[in-house]
Amino acid sequence: MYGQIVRDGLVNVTGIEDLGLTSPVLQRTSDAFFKEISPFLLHFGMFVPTIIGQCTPEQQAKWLPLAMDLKIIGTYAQTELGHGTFIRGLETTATYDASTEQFILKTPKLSSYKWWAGGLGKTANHCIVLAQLYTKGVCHGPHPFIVQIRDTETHMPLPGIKVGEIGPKLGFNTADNGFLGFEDFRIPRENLMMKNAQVTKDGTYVKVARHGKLTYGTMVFVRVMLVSDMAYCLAKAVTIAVRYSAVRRQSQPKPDQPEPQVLDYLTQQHKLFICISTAHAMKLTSTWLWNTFTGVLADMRDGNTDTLPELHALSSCLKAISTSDTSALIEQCRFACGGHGYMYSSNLPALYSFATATRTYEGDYTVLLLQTARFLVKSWEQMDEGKPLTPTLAYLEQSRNGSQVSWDDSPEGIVRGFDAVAAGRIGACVKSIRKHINNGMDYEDAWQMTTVQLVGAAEAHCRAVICRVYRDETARLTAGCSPGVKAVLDQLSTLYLLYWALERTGDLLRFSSLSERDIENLQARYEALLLKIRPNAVGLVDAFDFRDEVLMSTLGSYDGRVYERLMEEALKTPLNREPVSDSFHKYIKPMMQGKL
Ligand SMILES: CCCCCCCCCCCCCCCCCC(=O)SCCNC(=O)CCNC(=O)[C@H](O)C(C)(C)COP(=O)(O)OP(=O)(O)OC[C@H]1O[C@@H](n2cnc3c(N)ncnc32)[C@H](O)[C@@H]1OP(=O)(O)O
Ligand SMILES: Cc1cc2nc3c(=O)[nH]c(=O)nc-3n(C[C@H](O)[C@H](O)[C@H](O)COP(=O)(O)OP(=O)(O)OC[C@H]3O[C@@H](n4cnc5c(N)ncnc54)[C@H](O)[C@@H]3O)c2cc1C
Repeated sequence: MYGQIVRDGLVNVTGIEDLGLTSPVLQRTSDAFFKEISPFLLHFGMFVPTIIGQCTPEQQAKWLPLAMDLKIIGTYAQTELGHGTFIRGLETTATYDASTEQFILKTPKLSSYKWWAGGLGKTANHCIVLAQLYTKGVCHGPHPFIVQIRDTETHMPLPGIKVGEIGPKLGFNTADNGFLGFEDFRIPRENLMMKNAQVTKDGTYVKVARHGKLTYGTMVFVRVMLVSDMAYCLAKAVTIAVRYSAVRRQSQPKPDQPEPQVLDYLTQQHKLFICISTAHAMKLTSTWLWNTFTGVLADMRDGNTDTLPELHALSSCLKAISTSDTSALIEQCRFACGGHGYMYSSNLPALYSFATATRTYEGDYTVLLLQTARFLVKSWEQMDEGKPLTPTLAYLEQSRNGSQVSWDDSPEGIVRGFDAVAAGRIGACVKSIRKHINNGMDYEDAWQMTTVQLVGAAEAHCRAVICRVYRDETARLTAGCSPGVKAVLDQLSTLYLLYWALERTGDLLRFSSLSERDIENLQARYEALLLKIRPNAVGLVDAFDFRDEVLMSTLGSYDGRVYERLMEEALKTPLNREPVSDSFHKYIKPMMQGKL
């Protein structure tokens, strides 16, 4: 079975699916079991995929069965105290000693300690360590090694290993994120993960990979996975908030009428329906991205890495935007639940603290958008040289003549409007870089001076991609559906377009012929659409089909017994075990009596 899992490329996706270990499955079962973040997340999320993606078949035959059967528990230790983003700046060294055929791992200084790896603090006994590979006195950059750090019987750290937990965080507190240092710790030569680069017994370094960045493969894989994970988290949050908003009644807008469900307020619909729509947008975009990813893997199996840069650009911006939108929208769901949304038992704080971490880990938001921007600017320059554009950038063609795009308020027209914004913003960045260079700056400084605009351009590109994919995929997938389903899903994707068009009126005024009257028109359509979606809102979140055990929310359970569940949970809190707590007799009473 394991033989089937492993093929060329970053990860053999088919094999993972055969094992039933796709992200949603893992998430759904682990959510119900663990309730919090699992300390095994990194084992399945990065340790196993890195073995699949970075090992030779012989190495996989050794490590994969052990890892899959949980005979060993692993994690992924790349980030250090001093460096996370800048991988080439990592300081841990792995120096080859040909006399013993071993690598010597060393943590030269405090800033070189591995920091953050999930499960490292208490759970893992193995880990993948990224270290600067030295052989014959030459540094070949960061490479992945498999390292045993704890005894599998006693779980004690092995001699030469300094390991521990990093302490409380905003979230992820059950993930035992850890630190790790090495004091001349020796591992066999074979523990270098040798799919992309090898060191022979005599210490000769042999580069095998067809592309310099294949060592970063697991990160690309996880970034792709995170987009669907964000759709899943947001769907959970909005299920909670919409169900609660149907139960909650507040205020009296019209005298002599009952208090309305808060879901009937247009402002509440504005907060929540974009979350339903975005969850669908992300789910469909993530499936499309997954298909792009598997296509690139297939190309790479045929020896072609030409499509990798576009995948890197896409996975970077989609990871950045999906995690950032999801954190903001989950927080919006919490606001939509008023005070009760702040209760831990609503599950919204946990969902938020999970989502906001994803904006940072696996590549910080700004850093990843700048990676995408690099690809966008390069593509623009290639277009100027008359070279062909990649499929996701075909829209740049329309900007060639520099004329403004005429505004068309049909959904397809709005998608073209977002293309025009993206093209306009990329073009503006190229112009800015060139202006700085003409004024005597070198390229790196000109780039730096343009980075605020470059982040905006990458966001605009990503938004254009999401809008197009959402629209196209909705049309494709609903082709055979009943008219009712088709109409509702069409409303949701139209809502996404109208919402973002209204958020980006400045850009659309700049790069299309949008007028003030068009904006009024968009606003009116948007408000009318909210009212149309309202009757289906609860049905739409029920359709996400979360079991109460997975949702784990006093506010969002299917039966709507919100107040009963809040009281049940309140009564469980340890502070309610005794009617009078010890602190009254020890401190409060003496204070009241002036004895303190
Ligand atoms: C059985 C399986 C079960 C499966 C379950 C699945 C479950 C899924 C969910 C799992 C959740 C796991 C939880 C994870 C917890 C967090 C883990 C971490 O954070 S871990 C820690 C995560 N840490 C991070 O994410 C650190 C973020 N930092 C980085 O990634 C890099 O340092 C960098 C990309 C920013 C720069 O790298 P640098 O080497 O300085 O590169 P330059 O900038 O100088 O660019 C040079 C050229 O390279 C190009 N290129 C670059 N990358 C790639 C690529 N990947 N590819 C292709 N190309 C790439 C670039 O475009 C450029 O091209 P050109 O223009 O010359 O043509
Ligand atoms: C919950 C959690 C779990 C994690 N799990 C793991 C794990 O299992 N394994 C692991 O190896 N790591 C893990 N990490 C580490 C994570 O991958 C890094 O924190 C992340 O990649 C960001 O890097 P950094 O912390 O160095 O941020 P920094 O790069 O120091 O970022 C600080 C600021 O500087 C900015 N910045 C940095 N570089 C640039 C640039 N070139 N241009 C413009 N701005 C820049 C950033 O945008 C940010 O605003 C985890 C982190 C968290 C929060």
